[in-house]
Amino acid sequence: MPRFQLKRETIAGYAALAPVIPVVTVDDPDRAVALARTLVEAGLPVVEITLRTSSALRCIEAVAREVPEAVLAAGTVIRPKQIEEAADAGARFLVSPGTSPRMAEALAEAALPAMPACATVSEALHLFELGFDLLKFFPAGSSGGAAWLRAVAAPVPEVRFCPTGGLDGTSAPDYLACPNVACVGGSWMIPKDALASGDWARIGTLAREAAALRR
Ligand SMILES: O=C[C@H](O)COP(=O)(O)O
Ligand SMILES: CC(=O)C(=O)O
Repeated sequence: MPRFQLKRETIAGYAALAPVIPVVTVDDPDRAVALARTLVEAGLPVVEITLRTSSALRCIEAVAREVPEAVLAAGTVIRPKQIEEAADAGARFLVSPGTSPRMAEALAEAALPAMPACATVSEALHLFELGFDLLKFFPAGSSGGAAWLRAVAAPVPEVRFCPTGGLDGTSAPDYLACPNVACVGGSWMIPKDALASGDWARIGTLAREAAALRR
């Protein structure tokens, strides 16, 4: 019996698995595997690995192979060719930090589901017109925060968001309380020094606290 049951293979189904999507930037496949195991065991099964290091695709491949319980996203997808690379590596969905018109169309046609990012109402509406109704809101902390989300809930009622960027364990509950927030993203449970030293116990504690957040 799998520990996490997907409602359906969609972004909304992935977002429903846990209140927080950890955003991981890592350059060593073995470290990525150990980290992903720690996050999944702590109750955070959806893990985004950003394509920001030269070995990010190898990290995704290793986690997809060694930690099949992880629902893996490729993050920082900003070029159309990365869609196929991420899919080949084993990513289950795609995340962007912002979405150019060309990238939005490429993501709308992609074989994998995607959670493209917006930072304004106009960007959100453009992505909604293309069929995306769950968007990353990035960088949330410096683009209006939870107040922005509450302000757009009435005029843009069909769109839900995953605010990411600048959140921590203290601010996350306020975001999760917004009516249009499906889940939040962030890296606060993976302090750089803990990742560098392989302090999985500390990361596990922070990840369990994140997994226990209510929405
Ligand atoms: O680039 C940042 C990631 O999206 C997560 O943001 P964060 O490190 O502020 O949590
Ligand atoms: C910002 C983020 O999480 C990304 O680069 O996709």
